Amino acid sequence: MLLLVDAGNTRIKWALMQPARLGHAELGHWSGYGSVRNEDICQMADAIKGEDISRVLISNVAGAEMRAALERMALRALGMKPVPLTWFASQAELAGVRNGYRDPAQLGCDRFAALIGARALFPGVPLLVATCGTATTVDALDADGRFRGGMILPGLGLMASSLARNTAQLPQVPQYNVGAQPFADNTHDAIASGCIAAQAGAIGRALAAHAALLEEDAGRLQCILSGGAAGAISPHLPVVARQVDNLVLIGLQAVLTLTQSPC
Ligand SMILES: Nc1ncnc2c1ncn2[C@@H]1O[C@H](COP(=O)(O)OP(=O)(O)OP(=O)(O)O)[C@@H](O)[C@H]1O
Ligand SMILES: CC(C)(CO)[C@@H](O)C(=O)NCCC(=O)O
Ligand SMILES: [K+]
Repeated sequence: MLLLVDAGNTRIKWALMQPARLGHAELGHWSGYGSVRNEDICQMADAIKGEDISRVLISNVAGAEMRAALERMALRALGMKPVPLTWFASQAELAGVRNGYRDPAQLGCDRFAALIGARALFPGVPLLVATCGTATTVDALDADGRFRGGMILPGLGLMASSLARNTAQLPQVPQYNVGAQPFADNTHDAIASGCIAAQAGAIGRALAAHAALLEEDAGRLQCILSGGAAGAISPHLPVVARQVDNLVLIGLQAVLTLTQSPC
């Protein structure tokens, strides 16, 4: 089995697939899949225990402590058999994506993987890839695979919780049910409306900016949405976005499929 891992700042997502199915299996069609909150990483060890894993490809943006925790988890789950862990890293060019960051290694490896995944799913068209996790990132990809750069903002939950944490009168909102009416008549709805408008507004502005850069290609621009908050934000966008779950894992699968040796 191949084990693909996306360690974000809130949750670890993983997928299992047969190595023989690389290049045949559809992207995102895995024999197993799961996710846990970062603090529950031990449950991941239990979930993958017993699988005959020959290779592990990991995107980790949760720091050195998470890296060490993943190493311990792999040791516990895979027992005596030493399995090499490959740490996916952003680079100047890979699997059809050219990284436009001044320092390519500075780009979050989850963003680079998500771009590769988006391009593999929707080749040959310009894309705006919005990943709505702990942070929201909005990244512009041209039809030829050039990543122009992107935006980083607090994710939906982080935006709302920062209000609750730093004010006396604002509560933590339990959900983000926002109707067509943007001007709310109560505190909960006002917070939900404001945070959703900030998220959808940023993505809308990025769409307009990318369309302006694309000029005559703008008509083909597609908006791809992923991450835990994608469903809450999607209805408030100015365009119909394609929602893709687990885009980072799909990107890691694409990396293994398109390049025989990752990173
Ligand atoms: N059902 C939901 N409705 C609205 N927002 C949600 C929902 N589930 C999660 N979110 C929001 O999505 C964001 C990230 O959620 P999630 O826990 O899925 O993280 P993630 O996408 O795995 O992120 P990371 O990769 O950064 O760990 C948070 O802002 C959270 O508040
Ligand atoms: C922006 C996040 C937190 C999104 O998960 C991650 O991609 C990250 O830590 N990036 C490093 C900085 C950058 O991408 O420019
Ligand atoms: K930090």
